[in-house]
Amino acid sequence: MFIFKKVGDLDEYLQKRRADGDKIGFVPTMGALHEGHISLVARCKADGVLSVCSIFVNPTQFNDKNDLARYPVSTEADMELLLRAGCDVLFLPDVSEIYPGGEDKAPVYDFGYLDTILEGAQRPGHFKGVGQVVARLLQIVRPQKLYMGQKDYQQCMVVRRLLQIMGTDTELEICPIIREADGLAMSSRNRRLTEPQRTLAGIIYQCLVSIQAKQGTDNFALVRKECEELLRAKGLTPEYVSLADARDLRLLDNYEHNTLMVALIAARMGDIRLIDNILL
Ligand SMILES: Nc1ncnc2c1ncn2[C@@H]1O[C@H](COP(=O)(O)OP(=O)(O)OP(=O)(O)O)[C@@H](O)[C@H]1O
Ligand SMILES: CC(C)(CO)[C@@H](O)C(=O)[O-]
Ligand code: BAL
Repeated sequence: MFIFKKVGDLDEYLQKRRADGDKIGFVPTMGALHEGHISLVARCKADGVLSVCSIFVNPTQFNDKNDLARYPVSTEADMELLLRAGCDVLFLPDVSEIYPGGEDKAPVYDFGYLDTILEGAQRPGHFKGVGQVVARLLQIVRPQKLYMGQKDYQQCMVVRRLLQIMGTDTELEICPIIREADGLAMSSRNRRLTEPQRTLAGIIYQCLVSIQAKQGTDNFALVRKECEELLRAKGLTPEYVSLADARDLRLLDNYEHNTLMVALIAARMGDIRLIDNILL
């Protein structure tokens, strides 16, 4: 695995690979890697493209600076996991490589409605930061394919919009959510949970499954109330339990027939924020 810290060095290497006819697949991450991330690298490899993974904890997407300070970092272990997964290239930039003119000078993209709901409402400025870093990384890596996880469903919608705004022909591949045995979506932030909290957090997935199973009842308001109570009973504080049109994230008050829907939950366990979703 080649490791680059400087944009110029990565660019020089990728130019050679492009000249050799290679196509590039890109997996952007913030590190503290787990099987969810590795599944994205595996998908990239299965597609037969050069696998480029980045690890960069992007300061501009953290609306809560304590969350940034506490974000888990495990670069040595991450490199080991990527090596074992057969990742071709790791890009490990620092802030000055990503924001050479300063964080305040990075361009801002307008995601409209998508930035006003759910994660956008709970984490003001978050998607502005995601747009800034993903745009910069895409300009550096110039991949044919971009691999992202469905776990961050709204982020996938935002990035899909970003690709349209940027007018690139990079294809977005949205990859399935990898879960622990009890259904908890794998997430870097899970490692901050205590063992009892970790066990209780499995309720988030159970709630999503019950929202999916109860669509025949046609009473989402009641199902939402039940889920909020279940989450609270396990020590979680729900931020939202929502239903939306899966294509554009238009929020729905009730189940709709003949609409591909997505149920989304965000909940806090102490100061740890967890998100998950399910298609229905
Ligand atoms: N369980 C998962 N299954 C599949 N993809 C995932 C999973 N968790 C994260 N990803 C994807 O990995 C990419 C990098 O995500 P990130 O580094 O923020 O990890 P994370 O585990 O989501 O961390 P966080 O604690 O910030 O939620 C994103 O595209 C994200 O959707
Ligand atoms: C896409 C991303 C790497 C941008 O920092 C981040 O938001 C993430 O890891 O999901
Ligand atoms: N996985 C999304 C990145 C974040 O929580 O900031």
